Amino acid sequence: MSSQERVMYYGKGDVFVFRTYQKPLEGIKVIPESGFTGRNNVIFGMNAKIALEGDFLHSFTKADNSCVVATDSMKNFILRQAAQYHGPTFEGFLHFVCNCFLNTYSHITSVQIIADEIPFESVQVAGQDGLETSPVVYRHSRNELITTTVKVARTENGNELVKQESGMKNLHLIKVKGSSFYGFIQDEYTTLPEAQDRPLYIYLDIIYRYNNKADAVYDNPAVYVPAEQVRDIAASMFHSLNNKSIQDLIYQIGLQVLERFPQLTEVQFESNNRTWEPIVEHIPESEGRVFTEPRPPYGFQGFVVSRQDLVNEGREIAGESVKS
Ligand SMILES: O=c1[nH]c(=O)c2[nH]c(=O)[nH]c2[nH]1
Repeated sequence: MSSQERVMYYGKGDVFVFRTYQKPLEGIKVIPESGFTGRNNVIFGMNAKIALEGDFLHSFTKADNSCVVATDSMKNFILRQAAQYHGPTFEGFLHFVCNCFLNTYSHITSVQIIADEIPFESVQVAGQDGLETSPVVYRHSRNELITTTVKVARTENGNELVKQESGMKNLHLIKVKGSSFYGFIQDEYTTLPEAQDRPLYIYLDIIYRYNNKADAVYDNPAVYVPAEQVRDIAASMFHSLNNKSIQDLIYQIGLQVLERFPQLTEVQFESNNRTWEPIVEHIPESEGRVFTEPRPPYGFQGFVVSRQDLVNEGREIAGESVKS
């Protein structure tokens, strides 16, 4: 087996990067499902994981460290580059760092970085004329976060962007009524009652890919897809669709995301069913009920929606989107 085929990489995880006053993200297309118009990027925070591939076989087989960039140095490299990147996106930053790595160390053949946003929200504070948004105080958000993957490889034609994904992780949404789940197989293993109307609580990870990977990383707001807008489409679809299952829901979200953003090629979902367990079904003179957290185990779904699905649904003519 040649060293090219062998699984061989090393890197650094939990590289925490907090850059203040990064260039704001502005000029993005506004969509009907979302109030999101940009990121001020006063705090550009992420937890990054970097992995290198390259010519360092002897570090494993001969205890020869002469080709080893210490993972501690990788952490320093990423942090120092955060002062050199002047664009507004995680995708652009990761692409920049990957290229800097390849340009610095000639024996490295590819660099992959996955970064999860560390999100901060603005806070309202007392001002001269009532409440105002503080430009300096932010609240660490424990909610959903942006996730981004970029991999750049050295090729005969120079550095090539070989993998790029963007998305939103840990989106937790509850719809208190307007979801059903019935018609599933009834056999000797079935104990779950059919539900015409259930409260549906889902965890969602949504990953999307571009037709042209470069659209994600070149900081062009005209084609950049903000994960916040994808998140808001998911909430909008959950609101408007009388869904028949999580499978049905994520398919419809995927179609809507692809219709809104012709520059995307596919949307991938990993969903969890975290529906609350009912405790009190009827409260007199109220439509309220009482629930508690569900007991394990939990159900999950994985699904990729592609442009071909939009074509199959009659919502797009084959090949139309790519021209945009
Ligand atoms: O939306 C759902 N899909 C399923 O496949 C499933 N299975 C289950 O027990 N509950 C649910 N809900």
